[in-house]
Amino acid sequence: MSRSPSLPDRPRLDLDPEMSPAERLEALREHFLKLEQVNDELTDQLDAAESRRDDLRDQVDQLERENETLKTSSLYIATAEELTDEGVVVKQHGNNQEVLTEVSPQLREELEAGDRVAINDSFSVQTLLEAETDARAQAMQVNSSPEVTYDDIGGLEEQTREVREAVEEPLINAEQFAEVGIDPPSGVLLHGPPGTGKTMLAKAVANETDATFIKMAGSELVQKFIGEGARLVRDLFELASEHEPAIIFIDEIDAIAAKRTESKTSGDAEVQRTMMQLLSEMDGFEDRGEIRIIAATNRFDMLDRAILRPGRFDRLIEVPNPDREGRERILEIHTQDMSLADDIGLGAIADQTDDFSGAELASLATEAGMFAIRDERTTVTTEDFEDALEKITDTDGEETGPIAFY
Ligand SMILES: Nc1ncnc2c1ncn2[C@@H]1O[C@H](COP(=O)(O)OP(=O)(O)OP(=O)(O)O)[C@@H](O)[C@H]1O
Repeated sequence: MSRSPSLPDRPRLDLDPEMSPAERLEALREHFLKLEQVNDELTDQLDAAESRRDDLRDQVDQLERENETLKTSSLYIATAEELTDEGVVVKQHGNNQEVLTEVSPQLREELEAGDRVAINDSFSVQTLLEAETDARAQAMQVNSSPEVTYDDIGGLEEQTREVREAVEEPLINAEQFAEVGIDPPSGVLLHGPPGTGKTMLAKAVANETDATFIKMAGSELVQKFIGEGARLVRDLFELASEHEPAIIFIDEIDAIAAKRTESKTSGDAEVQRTMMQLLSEMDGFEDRGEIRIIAATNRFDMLDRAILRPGRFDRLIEVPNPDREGRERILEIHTQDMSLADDIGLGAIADQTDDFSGAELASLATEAGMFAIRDERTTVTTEDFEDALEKITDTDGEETGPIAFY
Protein backbone atom coordinates (compact mmCIF):
# COMPACT_ATOMS: atom_id res chain seq x y z
CA MET A 1 0.00 0.00 0.00
CA SER A 2 1.37 3.54 -0.77
CA ARG A 3 2.29 5.60 2.30
CA SER A 4 0.80 9.05 2.91
CA PRO A 5 3.24 11.80 1.76
CA SER A 6 4.81 13.78 4.63
CA LEU A 7 3.47 17.26 5.27
CA PRO A 8 5.70 20.18 4.15
CA ASP A 9 7.56 22.07 6.91
CA ARG A 10 5.71 25.03 8.23
CA PRO A 11 7.63 28.20 7.25
CA ARG A 12 8.85 30.31 10.18
CA LEU A 13 8.58 34.08 10.30
CA ASP A 14 11.54 35.70 12.07
CA LEU A 15 10.97 39.39 12.57
CA ASP A 16 13.85 41.22 14.29
CA PRO A 17 12.64 44.26 16.32
CA GLU A 18 15.73 46.07 14.99
CA MET A 19 14.47 45.74 11.38
CA SER A 20 13.50 48.80 9.43
CA PRO A 21 9.92 48.88 8.11
CA ALA A 22 11.21 48.13 4.58
CA GLU A 23 13.13 45.07 5.82
CA ARG A 24 10.07 43.88 7.76
CA LEU A 25 7.94 44.31 4.66
CA GLU A 26 10.44 42.28 2.62
CA ALA A 27 10.56 39.52 5.26
CA LEU A 28 6.76 39.39 5.34
CA ARG A 29 6.63 39.18 1.52
CA GLU A 30 9.11 36.26 1.54
CA HIS A 31 7.13 34.55 4.26
CA PHE A 32 3.95 35.04 2.27
CA LEU A 33 5.59 33.45 -0.80
CA LYS A 34 6.69 30.45 1.29
CA LEU A 35 3.20 30.12 2.71
CA GLU A 36 1.79 30.18 -0.81
CA GLN A 37 4.24 27.44 -1.79
CA VAL A 38 3.23 25.30 1.21
CA ASN A 39 -0.38 25.95 0.39
CA ASP A 40 0.21 24.72 -3.18
CA GLU A 41 1.95 21.59 -1.89
CA LEU A 42 -0.85 20.90 0.56
CA THR A 43 -3.46 21.44 -2.15
CA ASP A 44 -1.58 18.98 -4.37
CA GLN A 45 -1.47 16.47 -1.52
CA LEU A 46 -5.16 16.99 -0.84
CA ASP A 47 -5.97 16.43 -4.52
CA ALA A 48 -3.88 13.24 -4.52
CA ALA A 49 -5.58 12.02 -1.32
CA GLU A 50 -8.99 12.77 -2.77
CA SER A 51 -8.26 10.91 -5.95
CA ARG A 52 -6.88 7.98 -3.93
CA ARG A 53 -10.04 8.02 -1.81
CA ASP A 54 -12.13 7.87 -5.00
CA ASP A 55 -10.01 4.94 -6.22
CA LEU A 56 -10.50 3.12 -2.92
CA ARG A 57 -14.24 3.79 -3.03
CA ASP A 58 -14.34 2.25 -6.50
CA GLN A 59 -12.45 -0.76 -5.20
CA VAL A 60 -14.85 -1.16 -2.28
CA ASP A 61 -17.83 -0.98 -4.66
CA GLN A 62 -16.21 -3.56 -6.89
CA LEU A 63 -15.48 -5.92 -3.96
CA GLU A 64 -18.98 -5.50 -2.62
CA ARG A 65 -20.38 -6.42 -6.01
CA GLU A 66 -18.09 -9.47 -6.22
CA ASN A 67 -19.07 -10.46 -2.71
CA GLU A 68 -22.75 -10.19 -3.60
CA THR A 69 -22.23 -12.32 -6.71
CA LEU A 70 -20.31 -14.87 -4.69
CA LYS A 71 -23.07 -14.99 -2.15
CA THR A 72 -25.82 -15.37 -4.73
CA SER A 73 -24.11 -17.59 -7.29
CA SER A 74 -24.89 -21.28 -6.97
CA LEU A 75 -22.45 -23.61 -5.33
CA TYR A 76 -22.27 -27.32 -5.94
CA ILE A 77 -22.56 -29.99 -3.29
CA ALA A 78 -19.73 -32.44 -2.92
CA THR A 79 -18.28 -34.84 -0.41
CA ALA A 80 -14.73 -34.38 0.85
CA GLU A 81 -13.33 -37.83 0.29
CA GLU A 82 -9.71 -37.55 1.27
CA LEU A 83 -7.52 -34.90 2.87
CA THR A 84 -4.03 -34.99 1.42
CA ASP A 85 -0.96 -32.75 1.65
CA GLU A 86 -1.68 -31.52 -1.86
CA GLY A 87 -5.26 -30.56 -1.11
CA VAL A 88 -8.63 -32.16 -0.68
CA VAL A 89 -10.14 -34.78 -2.96
CA VAL A 90 -13.79 -33.91 -3.40
CA LYS A 91 -16.45 -35.80 -5.25
CA GLN A 92 -19.22 -33.75 -6.75
CA HIS A 93 -22.72 -35.09 -6.17
CA GLY A 94 -24.75 -35.80 -9.25
CA ASN A 95 -21.93 -36.57 -11.63
CA ASN A 96 -19.53 -38.22 -9.17
CA GLN A 97 -16.62 -36.30 -10.66
CA GLU A 98 -13.59 -36.46 -8.39
CA VAL A 99 -11.15 -33.56 -8.21
CA LEU A 100 -8.18 -32.52 -6.15
CA THR A 101 -8.93 -29.04 -4.95
CA GLU A 102 -7.97 -26.29 -2.55
CA VAL A 103 -9.39 -25.28 0.74
CA SER A 104 -8.56 -22.33 2.99
CA PRO A 105 -6.35 -23.25 5.98
CA GLN A 106 -9.17 -22.25 8.32
CA LEU A 107 -11.71 -24.57 6.68
CA ARG A 108 -9.09 -27.27 6.37
CA GLU A 109 -8.83 -27.42 10.16
CA GLU A 110 -12.54 -28.16 10.53
CA LEU A 111 -12.80 -30.51 7.58
CA GLU A 112 -12.91 -34.30 7.91
CA ALA A 113 -13.09 -36.95 5.24
CA GLY A 114 -16.73 -37.74 4.52
CA ASP A 115 -18.00 -34.21 5.24
CA ARG A 116 -20.44 -32.57 2.88
CA VAL A 117 -19.10 -29.34 1.37
CA ALA A 118 -20.16 -26.65 -1.08
CA ILE A 119 -17.77 -26.02 -3.96
CA ASN A 120 -17.71 -23.24 -6.53
CA ASP A 121 -17.23 -23.37 -10.31
CA SER A 122 -13.52 -23.91 -9.91
CA PHE A 123 -14.17 -26.71 -7.40
CA SER A 124 -12.59 -24.89 -4.50
CA VAL A 125 -14.28 -25.60 -1.20
CA GLN A 126 -16.35 -22.64 0.01
CA THR A 127 -18.28 -23.93 2.98
CA LEU A 128 -18.57 -26.92 5.19
CA LEU A 129 -22.17 -28.18 5.33
CA GLU A 130 -23.74 -29.73 8.35
CA ALA A 131 -24.11 -32.97 6.48
CA GLU A 132 -25.10 -35.39 9.12
CA THR A 133 -27.92 -33.63 10.83
CA ASP A 134 -29.13 -31.99 7.65
CA ALA A 135 -29.32 -35.05 5.39
CA ARG A 136 -30.31 -37.30 8.27
CA ALA A 137 -33.23 -35.12 9.14
CA GLN A 138 -34.33 -34.95 5.55
CA ALA A 139 -33.81 -38.56 4.65
CA MET A 140 -35.23 -40.19 7.73
CA GLN A 141 -38.59 -39.79 9.32
CA VAL A 142 -38.42 -40.46 12.99
CA ASN A 143 -41.63 -41.02 14.88
CA SER A 144 -41.36 -41.91 18.52
CA SER A 145 -44.92 -43.21 18.71
CA PRO A 146 -46.79 -43.76 15.46
CA GLU A 147 -50.54 -43.70 15.97
CA VAL A 148 -51.51 -46.68 13.81
CA THR A 149 -52.84 -49.73 15.68
CA TYR A 150 -53.59 -53.25 14.46
CA ASP A 151 -57.29 -52.37 14.62
CA ASP A 152 -56.78 -49.70 11.97
CA ILE A 153 -55.71 -52.34 9.48
CA GLY A 154 -58.43 -54.04 7.50
CA GLY A 155 -57.94 -57.66 6.39
CA LEU A 156 -54.30 -58.82 6.57
CA GLU A 157 -54.96 -60.98 9.66
CA GLU A 158 -52.42 -63.57 8.61
CA GLN A 159 -49.84 -60.93 7.68
CA THR A 160 -50.37 -59.13 10.98
CA ARG A 161 -49.87 -62.40 12.84
CA GLU A 162 -46.63 -63.07 10.98
CA VAL A 163 -45.28 -59.57 11.52
CA ARG A 164 -46.07 -59.77 15.21
CA GLU A 165 -44.31 -63.09 15.47
CA ALA A 166 -41.21 -61.92 13.61
CA VAL A 167 -40.92 -58.39 14.95
CA GLU A 168 -42.98 -57.92 18.06
CA GLU A 169 -42.17 -61.16 19.85
CA PRO A 170 -38.36 -60.77 19.63
CA LEU A 171 -38.70 -57.23 20.98
CA ILE A 172 -40.94 -57.95 23.91
CA ASN A 173 -39.93 -61.54 24.58
CA ALA A 174 -36.22 -61.61 23.82
CA GLU A 175 -35.50 -64.05 26.71
CA GLN A 176 -37.83 -66.62 25.24
CA PHE A 177 -35.80 -66.74 22.04
CA ALA A 178 -32.62 -66.99 24.09
CA GLU A 179 -34.04 -69.82 26.20
CA VAL A 180 -35.19 -71.80 23.20
CA GLY A 181 -31.82 -71.04 21.64
CA ILE A 182 -32.90 -69.62 18.30
CA ASP A 183 -32.19 -66.31 16.64
CA PRO A 184 -35.27 -64.31 15.75
CA PRO A 185 -35.70 -63.52 12.05
CA SER A 186 -33.29 -60.76 11.07
CA GLY A 187 -35.37 -58.71 8.73
CA VAL A 188 -38.91 -58.83 7.47
CA LEU A 189 -39.70 -58.03 3.88
CA LEU A 190 -43.25 -56.99 3.08
CA HIS A 191 -44.01 -57.23 -0.60
CA GLY A 192 -47.12 -56.55 -2.62
CA PRO A 193 -48.89 -53.92 -4.69
CA PRO A 194 -48.85 -50.25 -3.66
CA GLY A 195 -51.20 -48.98 -0.98
CA THR A 196 -52.01 -52.30 0.65
CA GLY A 197 -50.98 -51.39 4.19
CA LYS A 198 -47.31 -52.33 4.33
CA THR A 199 -46.31 -49.06 5.99
CA MET A 200 -49.31 -49.31 8.31
CA LEU A 201 -48.22 -52.76 9.45
CA ALA A 202 -44.73 -51.53 10.26
CA LYS A 203 -46.09 -48.51 12.12
CA ALA A 204 -48.60 -50.58 14.05
CA VAL A 205 -45.95 -52.98 15.28
CA ALA A 206 -43.79 -50.01 16.36
CA ASN A 207 -46.74 -48.56 18.21
CA GLU A 208 -47.57 -51.85 19.89
CA THR A 209 -44.01 -52.37 21.11
CA ASP A 210 -43.44 -48.71 22.07
CA ALA A 211 -40.59 -48.67 19.60
CA THR A 212 -39.39 -45.62 17.72
CA PHE A 213 -40.35 -45.86 14.06
CA ILE A 214 -37.60 -44.73 11.70
CA LYS A 215 -38.52 -44.63 8.05
CA MET A 216 -36.25 -44.17 5.08
CA ALA A 217 -37.33 -44.34 1.44
CA GLY A 218 -34.99 -46.24 -0.85
CA SER A 219 -35.93 -44.13 -3.84
CA GLU A 220 -34.93 -40.93 -2.05
CA LEU A 221 -31.56 -42.38 -1.16
CA VAL A 222 -30.70 -42.81 -4.81
CA GLN A 223 -32.48 -39.80 -6.29
CA LYS A 224 -32.24 -37.08 -3.69
CA PHE A 225 -29.21 -37.87 -1.60
CA ILE A 226 -26.87 -38.84 -4.39
CA GLY A 227 -23.44 -39.75 -3.14
CA GLU A 228 -24.65 -40.12 0.41
CA GLY A 229 -26.58 -43.38 0.29
CA ALA A 230 -24.03 -45.57 2.03
CA ARG A 231 -23.39 -42.99 4.69
CA LEU A 232 -27.09 -42.48 5.32
CA VAL A 233 -27.63 -46.21 5.68
CA ARG A 234 -24.89 -46.23 8.32
CA ASP A 235 -26.52 -43.25 10.00
CA LEU A 236 -29.88 -44.99 9.89
CA PHE A 237 -28.62 -47.88 11.98
CA GLU A 238 -26.75 -45.53 14.28
CA LEU A 239 -29.88 -43.47 14.79
CA ALA A 240 -31.84 -46.62 15.55
CA SER A 241 -29.35 -47.68 18.20
CA GLU A 242 -29.67 -44.23 19.78
CA HIS A 243 -33.44 -44.76 20.01
CA GLU A 244 -33.75 -48.40 21.07
CA PRO A 245 -36.17 -50.10 20.95
CA ALA A 246 -36.54 -49.08 17.33
CA ILE A 247 -38.06 -50.31 14.13
CA ILE A 248 -36.26 -49.38 10.96
CA PHE A 249 -38.59 -49.27 7.99
CA ILE A 250 -37.01 -49.09 4.54
CA ASP A 251 -39.68 -48.35 2.00
CA GLU A 252 -39.10 -49.08 -1.71
CA ILE A 253 -36.10 -51.19 -0.95
CA ASP A 254 -35.97 -52.20 -4.62
CA ALA A 255 -34.44 -48.77 -5.35
CA ILE A 256 -31.26 -49.76 -3.53
CA ALA A 257 -31.42 -53.53 -3.80
CA ALA A 258 -32.32 -54.21 -7.40
CA LYS A 259 -30.64 -57.00 -9.31
CA ARG A 260 -27.26 -56.04 -10.65
CA THR A 261 -27.50 -54.82 -14.21
CA GLU A 262 -24.89 -55.14 -16.91
CA SER A 263 -24.31 -51.42 -17.18
CA LYS A 264 -21.50 -50.03 -15.07
CA THR A 265 -22.48 -46.39 -14.84
CA SER A 266 -21.38 -44.45 -11.80
CA GLY A 267 -25.02 -44.23 -10.69
CA ASP A 268 -25.17 -48.02 -10.50
CA ALA A 269 -21.92 -48.13 -8.57
CA GLU A 270 -23.35 -45.69 -6.10
CA VAL A 271 -26.54 -47.73 -5.64
CA GLN A 272 -24.37 -50.80 -5.27
CA ARG A 273 -22.35 -49.16 -2.50
CA THR A 274 -25.55 -48.21 -0.70
CA MET A 275 -26.77 -51.79 -0.88
CA MET A 276 -23.42 -53.18 0.31
CA GLN A 277 -23.60 -50.86 3.29
CA LEU A 278 -27.10 -52.11 4.05
CA LEU A 279 -25.97 -55.72 3.82
CA SER A 280 -22.99 -55.12 6.04
CA GLU A 281 -25.16 -53.34 8.61
CA MET A 282 -27.57 -56.28 8.57
CA ASP A 283 -24.79 -58.82 8.83
CA GLY A 284 -23.48 -57.11 11.96
CA PHE A 285 -26.99 -56.79 13.22
CA GLU A 286 -27.19 -59.52 15.85
CA ASP A 287 -25.36 -57.51 18.47
CA ARG A 288 -27.49 -54.51 17.91
CA GLY A 289 -30.00 -55.14 20.64
CA GLU A 290 -33.54 -53.99 20.37
CA ILE A 291 -33.67 -52.97 16.75
CA ARG A 292 -35.85 -54.71 14.19
CA ILE A 293 -35.83 -54.03 10.52
CA ILE A 294 -38.73 -54.13 8.09
CA ALA A 295 -38.49 -53.36 4.40
CA ALA A 296 -41.19 -53.02 1.79
CA THR A 297 -41.32 -53.30 -1.97
CA ASN A 298 -43.84 -53.30 -4.79
CA ARG A 299 -41.26 -54.89 -7.06
CA PHE A 300 -40.31 -58.18 -5.45
CA ASP A 301 -39.26 -59.57 -8.84
CA MET A 302 -36.57 -56.90 -9.16
CA LEU A 303 -34.79 -57.65 -5.90
CA ASP A 304 -31.22 -58.84 -5.76
CA ARG A 305 -31.46 -62.27 -4.10
CA ALA A 306 -28.42 -61.38 -1.97
CA ILE A 307 -30.67 -59.41 0.36
CA LEU A 308 -32.94 -62.42 0.94
CA ARG A 309 -30.22 -64.70 2.33
CA PRO A 310 -30.57 -66.05 5.86
CA GLY A 311 -29.58 -63.43 8.37
CA ARG A 312 -30.81 -60.65 6.11
CA PHE A 313 -34.43 -60.28 4.95
CA ASP A 314 -35.21 -63.86 5.75
CA ARG A 315 -38.91 -63.51 6.54
CA LEU A 316 -40.96 -62.72 3.45
CA ILE A 317 -44.54 -61.65 3.90
CA GLU A 318 -46.78 -61.02 0.95
CA VAL A 319 -49.27 -58.19 1.40
CA PRO A 320 -51.80 -58.50 -1.43
CA ASN A 321 -54.77 -56.38 -2.37
CA PRO A 322 -57.64 -57.10 0.04
CA ASP A 323 -60.24 -59.78 -0.69
CA ARG A 324 -63.93 -58.97 -0.49
CA GLU A 325 -64.08 -59.37 3.26
CA GLY A 326 -60.91 -57.30 3.69
CA ARG A 327 -62.37 -54.56 1.50
CA GLU A 328 -65.54 -54.39 3.57
CA ARG A 329 -63.48 -54.13 6.77
CA ILE A 330 -61.27 -51.42 5.26
CA LEU A 331 -64.37 -49.49 4.19
CA GLU A 332 -65.76 -49.84 7.72
CA ILE A 333 -62.51 -48.49 9.16
CA HIS A 334 -62.37 -45.53 6.81
CA THR A 335 -66.02 -44.59 7.24
CA GLN A 336 -66.23 -45.03 10.99
CA ASP A 337 -66.02 -41.28 11.62
CA MET A 338 -68.27 -40.35 8.70
CA SER A 339 -72.00 -39.74 8.96
CA LEU A 340 -73.36 -42.40 6.64
CA ALA A 341 -76.97 -42.68 5.51
CA ASP A 342 -78.68 -45.59 7.26
CA ASP A 343 -79.22 -47.56 4.09
CA ILE A 344 -75.59 -47.66 3.02
CA GLY A 345 -74.34 -51.17 2.36
CA LEU A 346 -70.57 -51.31 2.63
CA GLY A 347 -70.77 -54.97 1.56
CA ALA A 348 -72.24 -53.93 -1.78
CA ILE A 349 -69.44 -51.39 -2.24
CA ALA A 350 -66.90 -54.08 -1.40
CA ASP A 351 -68.48 -56.23 -4.13
CA GLN A 352 -67.93 -53.47 -6.67
CA THR A 353 -64.35 -52.71 -5.79
CA ASP A 354 -62.52 -55.81 -6.91
CA ASP A 355 -58.78 -55.13 -7.28
CA PHE A 356 -58.95 -51.99 -5.16
CA SER A 357 -56.08 -51.51 -2.75
CA GLY A 358 -56.62 -50.31 0.80
CA ALA A 359 -55.36 -46.88 -0.21
CA GLU A 360 -57.87 -46.72 -3.07
CA LEU A 361 -60.70 -47.70 -0.75
CA ALA A 362 -59.61 -44.97 1.67
CA SER A 363 -59.74 -42.39 -1.10
CA LEU A 364 -63.09 -43.73 -2.28
CA ALA A 365 -64.52 -42.95 1.16
CA THR A 366 -62.97 -39.47 1.16
CA GLU A 367 -64.21 -38.79 -2.35
CA ALA A 368 -67.77 -39.85 -1.39
CA GLY A 369 -67.57 -37.41 1.52
CA MET A 370 -66.50 -34.67 -0.92
CA PHE A 371 -69.60 -35.29 -3.05
CA ALA A 372 -71.78 -34.82 0.03
CA ILE A 373 -69.97 -31.59 0.91
CA ARG A 374 -70.35 -30.28 -2.64
CA ASP A 375 -74.07 -30.90 -2.24
CA GLU A 376 -74.04 -29.15 1.11
CA ARG A 377 -75.11 -32.29 2.95
CA THR A 378 -73.60 -33.70 6.12
CA THR A 379 -74.72 -37.27 5.51
CA VAL A 380 -73.00 -39.42 2.92
CA THR A 381 -75.31 -41.49 0.75
CA THR A 382 -75.00 -44.57 -1.44
CA GLU A 383 -75.19 -42.27 -4.42
CA ASP A 384 -72.12 -40.35 -3.21
CA PHE A 385 -70.20 -43.63 -3.18
CA GLU A 386 -71.48 -44.45 -6.66
CA ASP A 387 -70.34 -41.03 -7.94
CA ALA A 388 -67.01 -41.41 -6.17
CA LEU A 389 -66.46 -44.85 -7.64
CA GLU A 390 -67.25 -43.57 -11.08
CA LYS A 391 -64.85 -40.69 -10.63
CA ILE A 392 -62.04 -42.88 -9.30
CA THR A 393 -62.32 -45.58 -11.95
CA ASP A 394 -62.58 -42.86 -14.55
CA THR A 395 -59.32 -41.22 -13.51
CA ASP A 396 -57.75 -44.68 -13.45
CA GLY A 397 -58.50 -44.78 -17.16
CA GLU A 398 -60.91 -47.69 -16.92
CA GLU A 399 -64.12 -47.79 -18.87
CA THR A 400 -67.03 -46.83 -16.71
CA GLY A 401 -70.71 -47.24 -17.12
CA PRO A 402 -73.35 -46.37 -14.58
CA ILE A 403 -72.43 -47.94 -11.25
CA ALA A 404 -75.03 -48.96 -8.72
CA PHE A 405 -74.67 -50.63 -5.33
CA TYR A 406 -77.57 -52.96 -4.52
N1 LIG B 1 -55.25 -52.83 4.94
C1 LIG B 1 -55.57 -51.56 5.12
N2 LIG B 1 -56.44 -51.20 6.08
C2 LIG B 1 -56.79 -49.92 6.26
N3 LIG B 1 -56.30 -48.89 5.52
C3 LIG B 1 -55.43 -49.19 4.55
C4 LIG B 1 -55.01 -50.52 4.31
N4 LIG B 1 -54.13 -50.51 3.29
C5 LIG B 1 -53.99 -49.23 2.93
N5 LIG B 1 -54.77 -48.42 3.67
C6 LIG B 1 -54.90 -46.97 3.52
O1 LIG B 1 -53.97 -46.56 2.52
C7 LIG B 1 -52.97 -45.70 3.05
C8 LIG B 1 -51.61 -46.11 2.48
O2 LIG B 1 -51.25 -47.37 3.00
P1 LIG B 1 -49.75 -47.79 3.23
O3 LIG B 1 -48.88 -46.57 3.16
O4 LIG B 1 -49.65 -48.62 4.45
O5 LIG B 1 -49.52 -48.65 1.95
P2 LIG B 1 -48.17 -49.30 1.43
O6 LIG B 1 -48.50 -50.71 1.14
O7 LIG B 1 -47.07 -49.02 2.37
O8 LIG B 1 -48.01 -48.49 0.08
P3 LIG B 1 -46.70 -48.22 -0.80
O9 LIG B 1 -46.25 -49.54 -1.29
O10 LIG B 1 -47.28 -47.37 -1.88
O11 LIG B 1 -45.74 -47.51 0.10
C9 LIG B 1 -53.04 -45.87 4.54
O12 LIG B 1 -52.67 -44.69 5.20
C10 LIG B 1 -54.51 -46.21 4.76
O13 LIG B 1 -55.27 -45.02 4.79
